[in-house]
Amino acid sequence: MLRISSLDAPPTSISENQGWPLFNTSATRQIEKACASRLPPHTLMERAGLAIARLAMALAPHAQRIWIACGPGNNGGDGFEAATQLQVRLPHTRIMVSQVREPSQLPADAQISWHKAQQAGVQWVSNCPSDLSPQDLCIDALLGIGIHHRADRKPSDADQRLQQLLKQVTQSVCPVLCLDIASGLDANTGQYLPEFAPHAMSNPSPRHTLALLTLQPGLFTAQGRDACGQIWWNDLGCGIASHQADASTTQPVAHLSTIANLQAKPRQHTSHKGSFGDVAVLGGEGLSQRGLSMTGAAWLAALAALHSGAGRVMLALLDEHAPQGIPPWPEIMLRRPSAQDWSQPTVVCGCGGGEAVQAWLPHILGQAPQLVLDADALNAIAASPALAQQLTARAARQQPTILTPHPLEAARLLQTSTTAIQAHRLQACLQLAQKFQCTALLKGSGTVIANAQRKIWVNSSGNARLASGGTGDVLAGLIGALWAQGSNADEAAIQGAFKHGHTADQWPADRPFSAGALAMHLAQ
Ligand SMILES: NC(=O)C1=CN([C@@H]2O[C@H](COP(=O)(O)OP(=O)(O)OC[C@H]3O[C@@H](n4cnc5c(N)ncnc54)[C@H](OP(=O)(O)O)[C@@H]3O)[C@@H](O)[C@H]2O)[C@@H](O)CC1
Ligand SMILES: Nc1ncnc2c1ncn2[C@@H]1O[C@H](COP(=O)(O)OP(=O)(O)O)[C@@H](O)[C@H]1O
Repeated sequence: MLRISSLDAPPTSISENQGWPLFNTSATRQIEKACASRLPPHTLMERAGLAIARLAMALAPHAQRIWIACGPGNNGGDGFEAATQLQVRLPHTRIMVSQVREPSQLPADAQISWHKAQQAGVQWVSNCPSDLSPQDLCIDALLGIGIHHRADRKPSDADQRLQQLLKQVTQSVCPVLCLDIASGLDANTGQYLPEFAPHAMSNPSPRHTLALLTLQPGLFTAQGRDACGQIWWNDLGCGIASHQADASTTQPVAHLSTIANLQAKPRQHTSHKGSFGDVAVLGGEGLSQRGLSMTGAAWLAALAALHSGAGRVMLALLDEHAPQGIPPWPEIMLRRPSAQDWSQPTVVCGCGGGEAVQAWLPHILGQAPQLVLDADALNAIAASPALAQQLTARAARQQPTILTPHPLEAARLLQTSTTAIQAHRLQACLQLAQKFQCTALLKGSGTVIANAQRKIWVNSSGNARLASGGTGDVLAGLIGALWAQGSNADEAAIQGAFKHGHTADQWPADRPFSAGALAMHLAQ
């Protein structure tokens, strides 16, 4: 869960709020400049140091040693400032600092904080102390938002020293508190820079990150969640957490979606099954076609729609030899694809669709009033310029579409590689939304949602429990149900992604997890 830590009050959860702004690094710098210009010099770094010290004390109340690895820029400056604050507050704790650069080579603010730490009596050590224990704390103040890729430069002594300290942070036996963002990570994308990649995900110790001033997308998507762990945020009194001024002149690149109220809306007594929309699922190639049955995927989507409040759920399997008789869930109405009227319901198309779904796509793209496209429907569109054109044309006919690709499907749709998609998840999702004039949802850790009007959201829920076959089909059905019940396309995608992840986050430890179980227990 994301927490906000105020300068004056104990940290509180911000999960009750919706849509926290995420700023990229250049917007953050603009906000920082505007904020700093209204304050006495060095105030922001002092506030950062205080916020870090308070969080450090809360995270490691029994620490006997706190080691702070300070980098060559102002992230390092925050580390020196925090060292001073901790030294003053914790006279019986050993506060130790390691540095990358000589003070004369530090930026002005960081130099001031370096001298303060010296005067306060902080201990300087050349490396991570060997006697740190799991009760102690390591603070990663090596690199923040000032990181940049420098492929063309031979590593300097300072660069090598930085790598050495980062390796020690990564191997720390005690919890790590990262300042701003885990060192080595690009705050805009959540990807490690190539020269820092080996440090990725190798640290088994608990991780926390205190974001200072703004929240950034890289904290929440791609490699960010593993690297940064529990996110804390302090806006340094600049009013962003209370949705005030500075941020209003600088546009966020995206919003973090957290849904406050997951309770189903109260249903009026006069309502009936027709009040909550119809969802029709088309997918599930049968065993007889190619010997690769995927009917389960379509069932999972239908089941998720059923348990997410849709009034009626129809399932059209692309399987000539589907068993007759009472279906496993009798509430779900089985249809032949040719017998279903596709012009009325919210359609979820593609789950387990195999090759068989291709033939149906021209009809579905033409007819469906609201269409969720997943899996093999996306693969078929990626392979066919005619289908792609038909998809794009839907928006002008007021027939909205939601695409739910995972990174490989997104790569096919954009004719690029999965690596390129993952390197810039927000941009890739936006590109999909614009190319196909729809709402796009790029799945994976930190699911991204974007629309053709250039709005982007990053989902804040979910965990690797979801990394198992069929959970994407559940998501497609869930989104279809929310859409059928009256949400608009963006809301259905945002709420669906959040609810899907939230259900996995709340999953009882003693209940076996599977996509089928997820579909049955979607948070109501
Ligand atoms: N901004 C804010 O809102 C606020 C910011 N605050 C804090 O300041 C931080 C930003 O400080 P910053 O601008 O000095 O950047 P920072 O992250 O310390 O990195 C720059 C240093 O890293 C080096 N370096 C870069 N890439 C490298 C590489 N690949 N490999 C090796 N070295 C590399 C680079 O070297 P150079 O390119 O100069 O040789 C330079 O020395 C921010 O994250 C937050 O913690 C708070 O005080 C309050 C509000
Ligand atoms: N490590 C993870 N963290 C968070 N969510 C994940 C993770 N792995 C998978 N998911 C989620 O699980 C779902 C998997 O969907 P998908 O890849 O389409 O699988 P399938 O085709 O088997 O249904 C997506 O919603 C994705 O965001």
